[in-house]
Amino acid sequence: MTSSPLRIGIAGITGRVGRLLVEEVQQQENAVLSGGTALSKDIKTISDTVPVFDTIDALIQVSDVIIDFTNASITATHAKAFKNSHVAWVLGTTGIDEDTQRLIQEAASIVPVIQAANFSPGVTLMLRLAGELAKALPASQYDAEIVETHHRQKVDAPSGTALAIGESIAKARNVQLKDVKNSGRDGVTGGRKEGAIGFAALRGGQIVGEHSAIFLSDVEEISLTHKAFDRRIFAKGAVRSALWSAGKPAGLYGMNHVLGLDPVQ
Ligand SMILES: NC(=O)C1=CN([C@@H]2O[C@H](COP(=O)(O)OP(=O)(O)OC[C@H]3O[C@@H](n4cnc5c(N)ncnc54)[C@H](OP(=O)(O)O)[C@@H]3O)[C@@H](O)[C@H]2O)C=CC1
Ligand SMILES: O=C(O)C1=N[C@H](C(=O)O)C[C@H](O)C1
Repeated sequence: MTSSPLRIGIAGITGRVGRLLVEEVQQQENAVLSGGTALSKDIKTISDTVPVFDTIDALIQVSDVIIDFTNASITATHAKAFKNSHVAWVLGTTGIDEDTQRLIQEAASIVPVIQAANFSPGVTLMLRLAGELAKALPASQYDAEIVETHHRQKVDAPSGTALAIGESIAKARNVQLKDVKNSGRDGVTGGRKEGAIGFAALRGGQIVGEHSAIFLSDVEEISLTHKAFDRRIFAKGAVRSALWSAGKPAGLYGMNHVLGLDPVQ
């Protein structure tokens, strides 16, 4: 018996990642591209055959799973739509605030939601390694700093990935990131507070995405660095997540689940 192909929709189909997602979905044997959404209402089709809908609700009607790389300003609307659906949600959009994150969690009680600030396997591993280092290197001796660099079009800072690295380090140190976060130092800042997790964001050119987690003591430095050379790595990870979502129960998942990594202890 052959099963029908998975219908994958793309929210943000005209975007930098969205355009690569089109190519990646179209290469899948067991999936079809059901359509997309864009901010611009002028675009009605992609390649003359793929419909571009005005609303997420219309895309939900024709999809089994939707991959979403759009803008944080529309994520709350999307969360409410998925909560009233039977459609899985692969969410890559960053810059999401706490209230919207709660709505995402509500949607995840109804449908599978795979959310990752970075769908590359390398960063998924880096998040774990940063936590391991933070566990081994006491905050009283090792200052943690996170540096990220992105293209000039990026609208949010620090990047979602930088924040996720910060969350990993904070979790390993048994603190809340919001209590120790020190982002974008400027002016007479005073000395560094013990246990602070610092963030610095650089913007310029067409850098795809670079992240470093740096641990500095009085006598040594150890750092982890990830550099994405091609956005396609994110599109491939997101499509892999969409395929993985088929038949999964409702829940909030991450790229670690898709890669089959054990939970971090
Ligand atoms: N998780 C991950 O692995 C990665 C996450 N990202 C994140 O994904 C998001 C998109 O990145 P990128 O592709 O570079 O961005 P782009 O600006 O290139 O694309 C954004 C897409 O979303 C659409 N869009 C923008 N605003 C809205 C809105 N209010 N309602 C509906 N659609 C909207 C745009 O439509 P139009 O073209 O009509 O403006 C476009 O199709 C960002 O948050 C980025 O940080 C990026 C890379 C990797
Ligand atoms: O906007 C981008 O481009 C990227 N955004 C993600 C983030 O905010 O971490 C992932 C990647 O670094 C590219």
